[in-house]
Amino acid sequence: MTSAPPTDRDAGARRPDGGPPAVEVVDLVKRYPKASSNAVDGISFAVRRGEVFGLLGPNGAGKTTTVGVLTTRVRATSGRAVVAGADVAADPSAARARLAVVPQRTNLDQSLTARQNLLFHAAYHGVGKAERTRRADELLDRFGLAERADAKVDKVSGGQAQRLMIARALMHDPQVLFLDEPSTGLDPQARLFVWDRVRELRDRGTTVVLTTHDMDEAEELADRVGIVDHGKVLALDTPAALVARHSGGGSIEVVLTPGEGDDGDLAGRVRRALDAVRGVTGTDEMPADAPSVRVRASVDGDPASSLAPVAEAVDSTGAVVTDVRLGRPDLEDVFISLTGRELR
Ligand SMILES: Nc1ncnc2c1ncn2[C@@H]1O[C@H](COP(=O)(O)OP(=O)(O)OP(=O)(O)O)[C@@H](O)[C@H]1O
Repeated sequence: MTSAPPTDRDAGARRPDGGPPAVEVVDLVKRYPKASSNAVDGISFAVRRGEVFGLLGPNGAGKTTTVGVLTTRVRATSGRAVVAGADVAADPSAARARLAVVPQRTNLDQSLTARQNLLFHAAYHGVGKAERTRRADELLDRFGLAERADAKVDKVSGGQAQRLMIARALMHDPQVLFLDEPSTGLDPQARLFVWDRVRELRDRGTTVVLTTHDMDEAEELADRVGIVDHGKVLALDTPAALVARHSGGGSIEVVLTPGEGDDGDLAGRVRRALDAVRGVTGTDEMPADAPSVRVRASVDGDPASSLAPVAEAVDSTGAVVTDVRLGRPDLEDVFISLTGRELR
């Protein structure tokens, strides 16, 4: 008798204290009218309170549709989605009061100033006048926008507009913040600034769900990542656990010059020596400027733990090592191994 393979879909879905998740999606299906297949095809996952959760997937995977359902903008075909305790289909206004969305494209009111954008949003959500003024000042300050507070939004830079959208989203103190590709198009400084603010939000207990194509962003920010493709969750866990489980091992690349009295075929000798090292699963000769040779050894697991025996094997050939590089598997390797290389 065979049992079902273990799935990491629900890994860590609930807090150790058993508290309810901040976001819960159960068997969610969305088929757009006239479409021949489901955009979301039975997705289930849960996000803990105070967690940064990344939804990662290639174009067309179903991320935006999933977030659309969670933020009450898309009606699900079947299944259930709950945000901060509110069922998005049964009680969309309660869900909207508890969540906020930062879309990828600017949707600020261009005719208003930065501060007015914040104040109007809070007023719409029923935040009292004194409180919304206090929150606007605090958020403008926190997002480095105090000096631009009274500037018309059409005069602010792309990076400032993105920060302003996040600040605006926080004006009604949401429990769950949805960020769609938060650092697309930002310069490196602006990107780091946004990342710091996201970490700060997590530290304050706000749950953050972010969709991204950016593996660095997911690896840097997300406590757990769900990899989605063709409307299904393919894997869900911490970035480190996904890398350990789904990618092959790493690699060690060495560049060598022949030692004194070298009698030729250095690359072949190095490869034979490395092939005999425990943990080395294969070797390749890579392009190099003669007389140097470059050999890459693929290894099981973390390349750092194979470094000493690899160095010893190379040394036995009498060659002189001029460069060494460790290639560690990362989330991108996991992503490619699960979703394939073809461009969609
Ligand atoms: N309004 C719509 N009407 C019909 N089909 C749609 C609609 N929106 C999305 N789709 C289709 O649903 C599927 C999932 O799209 P979705 O935008 O959710 O993916 P995504 O993972 O967010 O992609 P991207 O990273 O490109 O934004 C795609 O095949 C897309 O063409």
